Order: sequence, then C-alpha cells, then structure tokens
Amino acid sequence: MLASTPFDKTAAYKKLKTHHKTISQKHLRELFEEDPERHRKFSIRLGDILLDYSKNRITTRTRAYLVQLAEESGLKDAIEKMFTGEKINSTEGRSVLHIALRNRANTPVLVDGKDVMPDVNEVLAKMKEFSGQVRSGAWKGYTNKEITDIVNIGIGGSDLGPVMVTEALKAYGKKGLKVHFVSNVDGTHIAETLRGLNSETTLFMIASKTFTTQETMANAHSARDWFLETATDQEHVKKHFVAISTNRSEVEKFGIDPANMFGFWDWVGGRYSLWSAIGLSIACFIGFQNFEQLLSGAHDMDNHFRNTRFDKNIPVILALLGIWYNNFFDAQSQAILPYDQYMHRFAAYFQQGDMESNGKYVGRDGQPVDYQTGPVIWGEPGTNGQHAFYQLIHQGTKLIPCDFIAPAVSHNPLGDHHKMLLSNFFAQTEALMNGKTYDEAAAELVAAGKNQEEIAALAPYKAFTGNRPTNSILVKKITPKVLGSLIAMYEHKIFVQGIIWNIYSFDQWGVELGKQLANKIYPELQSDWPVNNHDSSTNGLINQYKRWR
Ligand SMILES: O=P(O)(O)OC[C@H]1O[C@@H](O)[C@H](O)[C@@H](O)[C@@H]1O
Repeated sequence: MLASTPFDKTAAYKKLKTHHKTISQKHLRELFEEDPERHRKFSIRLGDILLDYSKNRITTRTRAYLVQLAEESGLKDAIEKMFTGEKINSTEGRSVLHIALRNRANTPVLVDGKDVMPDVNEVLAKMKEFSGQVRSGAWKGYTNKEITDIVNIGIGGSDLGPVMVTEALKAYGKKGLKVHFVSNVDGTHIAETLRGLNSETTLFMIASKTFTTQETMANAHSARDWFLETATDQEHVKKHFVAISTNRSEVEKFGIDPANMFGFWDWVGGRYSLWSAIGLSIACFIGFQNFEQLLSGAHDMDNHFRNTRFDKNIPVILALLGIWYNNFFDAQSQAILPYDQYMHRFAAYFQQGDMESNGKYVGRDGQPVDYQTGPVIWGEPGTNGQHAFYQLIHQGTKLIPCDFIAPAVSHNPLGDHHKMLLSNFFAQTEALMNGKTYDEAAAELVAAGKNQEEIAALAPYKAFTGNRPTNSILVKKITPKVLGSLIAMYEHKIFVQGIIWNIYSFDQWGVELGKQLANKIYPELQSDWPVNNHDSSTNGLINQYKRWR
C-alpha cells in the first residue's frame, strides 16, 4: 500500500503557499540578473540529454521546498514499491512493472514471489526471432511472397506508443517495409488503410491487452474479411495475423494460431506497454537491435530515477515544476513542443500517458481531493506551433508552462534547415522569459519612424510581459536510446505527480461509463423505431440519426 497524505496537508505545501506570494511578484529577468549562475544551478545532464530548467519561476529555495514536498509525500518509498513489484495499482490489485520490460540488467523482479524476468526475456526472444524473419523476408505470405506492409490494429495504449515511436524513429525504419496503424472504429480508418494494400504481402498485428476492446475487435474482423476475400482459405490466416495480448482464450476464439501470439501481463498498463510485445511493430520496423536500444535508454532513465537524489533527478524535477505551476500558479495545461518533425506524435502520446493516468479527482484515501490534479497536455512540433497557437502562450491571459525538446543533430542535415530550426528553439524560450517592455516596444517604433501618437497607440500591443516559464530539453540526437530515455522520463514524471497528488495513476475507470452506455445504445440503433428511454437530448439525436441514415 502507498502512503496516503493529502498533499495540501503537508508542511511543505504550506511553505510553498507562502513562498509563492514572493516568487509570483518576481520576473524571470530579475531572477537571472540576481544570479548569473542559474543555468549551472538549474540544469541536469544525463548522457545525451540536457535538461535546462533555469527559465522557471523558481529559486534554490523553491526547489528545496518542492523537494521537501516530494519527501513528505513518501516518494522514495513509492519508487521502491514500484520497482520491487508491490501492488501499487490498488484499485485493480496489480503491480506496475513497465520497468521490468526494459530491465536490461536482468536482475530479478518479483511479483507474488515469482521472478517475472524469465517470462519477459522469453517474449523478447520470440519478438527477436519473428521481427528478424519479417525483416529478412524469411516470413512468407500465403503465396510465398515477403511481407511489405504491417497493419497494427489496436487503440489507446495498444496504438499510440507504436505510432509515436515508429514515426519518431522513421530514420531507422527498414526500406520497403511500411507500417500502418488502424485504431478508430470509424470504417474510414481501416478502409483508407487497406486501399492499395495487397493481401499476399500484408501482415496484421491485432494488439489488445484485453482482446475485447470493441473498436479493435471490429477492425480485426473487418481486416480478416478483407483478407479472406482474396486469400479465401482460412488456413492462410496464420501467415498473416498475429495477436499481441494478455488474453489467450480470446485470441484463440478469434482464430489466431496460439503460436502467433505474443503475450504480456496484467502488470503492464496499456499506456505503458510499448516496451512489451505491443512494441512488435516497432521491432519489425526499426529492427530488434534498435528496439533493444530503446529499452536500454529507458533502463538508463529508470536507474537515474531510482538512484538519484531528488534535486538532481530529472523526472522528479519536471514533476515538481509541473506541480508548482498547476497548484500554486493555477496553470491549467502543459505544452510539449518537440522541435523535431519525426516527433510529431509525441505530445499526443503523452496526452494518454498523462491525462489517463492523472485525470482523477478521488484521492488514495477514497475522498475527493480539494486541489487540482493532472493538467491538460497538448502540443505540436515547432516551428508549426509558432505560426499557430504560440500567440496565446506569449500574450494570452493563461499561464502555459512549456517543455521545449530539440536534438542538436538532425537526421536530415539539409542546408541550413537545422540551424534555422534550432535558432527558433532557442529564441522562443528566451522571448517567453524576457518578453518585451513597453519602453523596448516604443524604442522599436521610434526606430521605425513612428510619431508619438502612433507609438502610444501601438506600443501596448507590441509589448510582452514575458515571465512565462519553460523547460529546455536539448538532446544530442533522437536515437532509439535517447527516445527511450525521453519516454521513460515523462512516464516517471507522471508517476511522481500521482504520488504527490495522492491519487491512483494506474487505473482508468473514467473511460468505462462511455463504453457501457455505447454498448447499451448500439442495439438500439439496429432498428428504425424511435427511442424514448433516454433524456430528451439523447432521444432527439438518436431519432434524427435514424431519420437521416
Ligand atoms: O489494449 P486494449 O485492452 O484493447 O485497451 C486499449 C485501451 O482501452 C481503453 O479503454 C483504455 O482506456 C486504454 O488504457 C487502453 O490502452
């Protein structure tokens, strides 16, 4: 069991409340003027990753109070409980062991007294063999042709991770092998994906932890129907369908050869599962060695997280800064802004990772919390975001803490593109921090030849308050290893915040109600009879749909 102290009852919370009154009056410009050593004091380097968090509205005192908050919340103990397989996902009665999936040290990790590592290694070995066969062309389709297209069918955690990683690591992808992802139950998704594919050279991966998810099962059945239209013989299914799941009996019921099943376990949360067999499409696309590098990058971050004191601990610091803005500055959201086109699904991935984990209002004591928990996560790659929503980040009325992420080395060193990209990356955090005073705006207008009247009219709009906090995460290059570390970094950040907010981060009961109601409404849509058993809005909408369809 995890300790359960409502975080607003800690001594550190009270100190931070008082301290916030002072800090909120300070401008980041002043903080930098007062202390020229901020970059050194507020940055952490881990291998090829540099976190500079100096452009935050903090002093060393703020950090000390935040670290105290983490200590009072029992974080050290909670980390140990996670790493040693204790059932900290209490509402589901499960351990939380994505760290075991990438435990490259192979030290025993016990669940109910049994070491899970032999099972983990067995599945990894099976993934290695299979991905090797697909990539070398040894795995043949029903007409003896090599596989050219993989279609992963899954949703949520069984989709977002593989999508994000295969995009982020496209530079490592095997030429001539395409990966496609179908998630939405909207028939358009699968219809558009299958258009142009050849059943002889297409491999389907049905990825579902439960193997009962409505969307995935509907898409899997449609994929099989499509396949059998040309392949005709049921026997051929086994060369073209594999399953990734924890539910063997449902896999067998669907008709997938158990030999083609890649298992995982209930202690792998869906949104933490890309490290498991759910990553099979990743392993096929980038190769198993690169997949192992991804695991090893995550393992490095796991070790750092578990063994480093909190004030030098990257995930802990990121989590504490998030809490500082969320709970003391009333920030509602957090932007993740990768300056790397390949990482264009990174923010979307952590929308599930963070919002499904920490979008909870009931504390671990079973009572509603009376403070804010998980933020809204959003973001798009720079520089596109700059020409879209950054206006609001710079001059809007809302405080939006931002994580800027960029690689020093591009996979596509084309002319001066990367220097231009990085100049924007550096400029934005500087601009958000410093802003532009009224006097600076007026001076620019003078230089542009404006008269006093024009200056008075325009300067208020051209001034920026600045003082907007950012983290800069500069990495050497987006390699599989670095990406693994970055993903694990955010996973642990989410964990720390959940511990401090005293909520359960590893269940997701909030998604159930919609599913239950959809299952009830689905049979009602079979006939054309009007319905009258819902509220007037739902009845009205269903009945209009029936008239129009
Ligand atoms: O992998 P499954 O069982 O098909 O589940 C897919 C998704 O289903 C959703 O209902 C859950 O909210 C997600 O956490 C999960 O990843």
